[in-house]
Amino acid sequence: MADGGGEPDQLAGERATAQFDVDGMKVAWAGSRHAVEVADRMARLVASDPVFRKDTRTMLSRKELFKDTLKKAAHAWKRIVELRLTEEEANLLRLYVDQPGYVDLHWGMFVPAIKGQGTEEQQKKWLPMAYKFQIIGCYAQTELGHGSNVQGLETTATFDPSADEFVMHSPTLTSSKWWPGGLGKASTHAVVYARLITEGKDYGIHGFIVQLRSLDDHSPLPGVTLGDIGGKFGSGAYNSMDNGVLRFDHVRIPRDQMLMRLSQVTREGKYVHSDVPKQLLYGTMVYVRQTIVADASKALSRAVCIAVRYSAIRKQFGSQDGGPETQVLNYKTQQSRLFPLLASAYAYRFVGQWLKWLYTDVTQKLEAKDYSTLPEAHACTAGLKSVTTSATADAIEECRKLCGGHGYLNSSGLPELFAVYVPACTYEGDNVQVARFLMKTVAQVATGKQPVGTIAYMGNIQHLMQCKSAVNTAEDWLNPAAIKEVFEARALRMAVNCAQNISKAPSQEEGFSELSPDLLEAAVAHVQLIIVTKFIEKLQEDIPGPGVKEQLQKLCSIYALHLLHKHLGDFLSTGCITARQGALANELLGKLYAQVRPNAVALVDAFDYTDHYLGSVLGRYDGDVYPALYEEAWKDPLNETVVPDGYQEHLRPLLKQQLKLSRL
Ligand SMILES: CCCCCCCCCCCCCC(=O)SCCNC(=O)CCNC(=O)[C@H](O)C(C)(C)COP(=O)(O)OP(=O)(O)OC[C@H]1O[C@@H](n2cnc3c(N)ncnc32)[C@H](O)[C@@H]1OP(=O)(O)O
Ligand SMILES: Cc1cc2nc3c(=O)[nH]c(=O)nc-3n(C[C@H](O)[C@H](O)[C@H](O)COP(=O)(O)OP(=O)(O)OC[C@H]3O[C@@H](n4cnc5c(N)ncnc54)[C@H](O)[C@@H]3O)c2cc1C
Repeated sequence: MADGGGEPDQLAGERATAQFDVDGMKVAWAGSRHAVEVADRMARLVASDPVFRKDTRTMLSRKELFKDTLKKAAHAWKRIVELRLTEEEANLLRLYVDQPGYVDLHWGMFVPAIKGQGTEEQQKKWLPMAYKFQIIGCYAQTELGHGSNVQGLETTATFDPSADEFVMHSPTLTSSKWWPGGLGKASTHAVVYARLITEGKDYGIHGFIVQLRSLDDHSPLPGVTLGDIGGKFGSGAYNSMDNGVLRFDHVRIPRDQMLMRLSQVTREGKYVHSDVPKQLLYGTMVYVRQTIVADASKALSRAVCIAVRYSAIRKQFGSQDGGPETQVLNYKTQQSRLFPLLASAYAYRFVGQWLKWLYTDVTQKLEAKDYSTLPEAHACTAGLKSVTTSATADAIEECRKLCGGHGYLNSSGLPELFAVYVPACTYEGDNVQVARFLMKTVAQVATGKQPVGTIAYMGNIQHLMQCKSAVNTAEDWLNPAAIKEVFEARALRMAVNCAQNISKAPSQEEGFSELSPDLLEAAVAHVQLIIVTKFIEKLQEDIPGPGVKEQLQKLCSIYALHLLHKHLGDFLSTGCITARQGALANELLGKLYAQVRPNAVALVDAFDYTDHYLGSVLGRYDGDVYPALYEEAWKDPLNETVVPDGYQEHLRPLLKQQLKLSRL
């Protein structure tokens, strides 16, 4: 036992009760033995490097934090070059550095935008400079007045044939670019989205590569106004990022800096559109949404890891005679709040892996000029992004509450994790754009067209519109086919209800507008079905390691059945299940929580996170929580002096005055 009542042995005991092979689970989580090995190596590399320390990050001022971010980014790059890391290793190293910064946008959006929308020639010119960090880029789309409505952007790029140049201009205050990460202080270049005007005609939004700062002294180029948009939610957290404002005053760029894969402007100023669908303009968003889904499982698993380990250490009540109190992880309420989140972390991990595959597949098809799967890729990435980010943000906050008072301390890691994570719900759009795609599919099914991919189930409309679940005992819910059927029936019936109600509206647009809350719920039902289905499909793979598949089967059931319990109204109102079947699902959930209990700590160990990456005294691997909490408190700047600054000016006079008053 550690000094002061911390109980490291407690976690060793928890680990000993695991009924599965943790190494095998690490492989299932990471995707392959190779992925475990690389992630482990990169995590340890970061954890052992003092430059990457982050334990006092929440105590830094904004300026100090930003400088620290620049230092870490430069050091990370130095290590990547020195060690000749592969792209996979470099991405992991940046992940474990765990500090949002301009590099995220440089690699995550600037480079992909040029790759996706630039011609071969443009890629040859710009990518080598970006790969070597000779230029730093960001993605400047959103404006002060317009974010979600991309077609409403106001920045103009007017072609001047006399000079063979575009003139970039911000005509109004609301056209100021506002939010792009890395823009405020770090970027030298941006992919800027602006209205293309040539021969007096507005051709809508297009992308342009624009240099913003001098490569000699980093000062803004003539006509360019730049700055940071100000402090954001939470201490530390996303304030390491220089989200920026940008205004153009008739800034000229050469014609060949328009990204011309989708459409071109000729030397004479003629607008030419290629055979590439115009939606590819949004391709960078599809890419980044796919990475955001993968990130959801990382953020959620971190929070869950902290909450599970701490719940195994923390004890409250249960002893009337001075004996040991009960671990809070043993309380059924704690389990019923925490284990669905544990299951969700695994569910998001697997759906994220599948989405990455889907994105790669679509990209290969696009290269072969097959654009048929683009709408599905858009619907899946936008839908999964929206559902997984909002559930993850809620889950991190739930984990904070599950850690009681100590969860509110910065040293728990949870406040910062929440503050860093929560904007993921907003950036890249918060609307479930999948609803329009569903309505189109319902219309196509009515004409006899057979849907494929994630909407293939809609082709089974005859059965799904009238089927009744055959579940008769709680254990019947363990059958994946029983779960899949009710999730499919619920999603389809909600979509068909919406389509029928839209058809009664005076116009389709009015119907869409009036029914948008219902459409959103139908979209969520469809997205949840995708996540459940991908989890079930994962279980059909060969998953080596004693007991690994069995644990995943339990987590899959918990994930699906907790959704069923939470959205019982949907399942009942669409007639997919009866109230009794709903009660049986709940009964099984209770049994599954009891079965997961002895495995809980090992299931979070399988995420393979270092203490550095977790950044939480509550989630420490050794469970030695109390001494660490105590020690952390003394690091606070407020504890640098015993008597606080301000005592002489503000406390002493007050106390003296109280003394005088009491003598009166
Ligand atoms: C190293 C890696 C690290 C990475 C870490 C990154 C860190 C991240 C840090 C933070 C980074 C934050 C960075 C940031 O935040 S960057 C800024 C992100 N901004 C947004 O996300 C804006 C959100 N708004 C939208 O997405 C709008 O709804 C759009 C633009 C789509 C409206 O559009 P529009 O006004 O035109 O209306 P429409 O709805 O009629 O659509 C028209 C048609 O287009 C199809 N369609 C729509 N969209 C797509 C699509 N994407 N792919 C393929 N197709 C698409 C659509 O189905 C329809 O098809 P059809 O019905 O006609 O057939
Ligand atoms: C931390 C952070 C980083 C960002 N990084 C970048 C970046 O690098 N580059 C960049 O270009 N942008 C960036 N953004 C901007 C981001 O993409 C936008 O904030 C986002 O697209 C939402 O747009 P908005 O802020 O205009 O919200 P709004 O669209 O104004 O949303 C306000 C509310 O209106 C609702 N709403 C909007 N339209 C509709 C509709 N049609 N139907 C129903 N409801 C609707 C929304 O759901 C929301 O509830 C970033 C934002 C944040 C917070």
